[in-house]
Amino acid sequence: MYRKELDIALSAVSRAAKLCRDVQQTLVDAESVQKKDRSPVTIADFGSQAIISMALSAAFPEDPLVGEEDAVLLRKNDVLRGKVHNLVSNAIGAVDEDALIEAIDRGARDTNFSGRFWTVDPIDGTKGFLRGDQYAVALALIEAGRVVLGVLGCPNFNPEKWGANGAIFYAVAGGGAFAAPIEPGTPVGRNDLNAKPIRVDGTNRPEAARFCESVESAHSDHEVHRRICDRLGILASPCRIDSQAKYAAIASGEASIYLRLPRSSAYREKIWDHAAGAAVVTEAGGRVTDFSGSPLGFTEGRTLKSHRGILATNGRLHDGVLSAIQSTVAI
Ligand SMILES: Nc1ncnc2c1ncn2[C@@H]1O[C@H](COP(=O)(O)O)[C@@H](O)[C@H]1OP(=O)(O)O
Ligand SMILES: [Mg+2]
Repeated sequence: MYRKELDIALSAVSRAAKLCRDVQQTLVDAESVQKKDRSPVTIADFGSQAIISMALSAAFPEDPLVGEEDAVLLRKNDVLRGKVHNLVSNAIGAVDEDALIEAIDRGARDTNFSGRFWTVDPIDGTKGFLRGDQYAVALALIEAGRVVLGVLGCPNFNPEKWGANGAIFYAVAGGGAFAAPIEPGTPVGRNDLNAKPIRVDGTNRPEAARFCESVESAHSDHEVHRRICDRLGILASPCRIDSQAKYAAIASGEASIYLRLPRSSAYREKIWDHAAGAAVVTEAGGRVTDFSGSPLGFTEGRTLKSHRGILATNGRLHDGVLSAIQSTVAI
């Protein structure tokens, strides 16, 4: 099932991850004053969404794409457009500028969220990207509100284990979860010999669990997380990771619990921030729900409107963590 979809998604995400990696490298090499400049992330964001959108529309012209970016800024700004055009042409060969703009804009159109559509976050964790830390290129295929395929490119993920270019994590519903090192020059494919099955850890003792959360305290409430962890008797300090790399950490057994309670009760999570990661964790044997224990549903539009809080675990710990959450916060 979904063989062609997976092949196209893997190759598009690995190419986009390579583009992002090259841009991040120039940032890391630059003076610190330039690290605060958001323009590199903007260029890489557009470039990454363009590569993925073009690959999908060539292979699946009927499929809508819901993406984080649109091309409004690029249409207005010739210099920026030229930079993105260069970047993408260097990555995948000569591209027509109008086709590039159209590919990026495809992600902004309205769609039928109850049908089949793709969702992409071209750079998830832009703060991490700018700091030189973790970020992810995330792509998922959704059908009738269920994620049927998820791919997460994580170029800085555990280089000791996966090599200098990080890893790509992927899953198809019912088919298990896998990870493969990202090799520069060779996009990852479905039959990649270096791909390995991944699995959540087996711990059922909260005191032995490793727990992860956002680096950015503005993105989730670290203090409430700490109270939940205290109630569970978790001893280790939190492991702070940017982006959906947190889902990759749970899926590959490097952490057991991911908590995300937005600071503001008005904030709604975006679908592209969770779809791919949730599929990978679920297929690796874990569980993903909101804070009331409901599985995430993706028919509601660009945000997870009816869900508050996100909990991803190795599965065994899930009900215990939900009880601790519900005794700590009013959902
Ligand atoms: N106030 C907020 N609460 C929760 N998440 C947020 C908030 N503002 C931005 N985000 C999202 O958090 C994600 C990064 O999460 P993390 O901190 O775990 O790396 C980004 O996709 C970002 O969305 P956006 O890309 O729209 O800024
Ligand atoms: Mg994001």
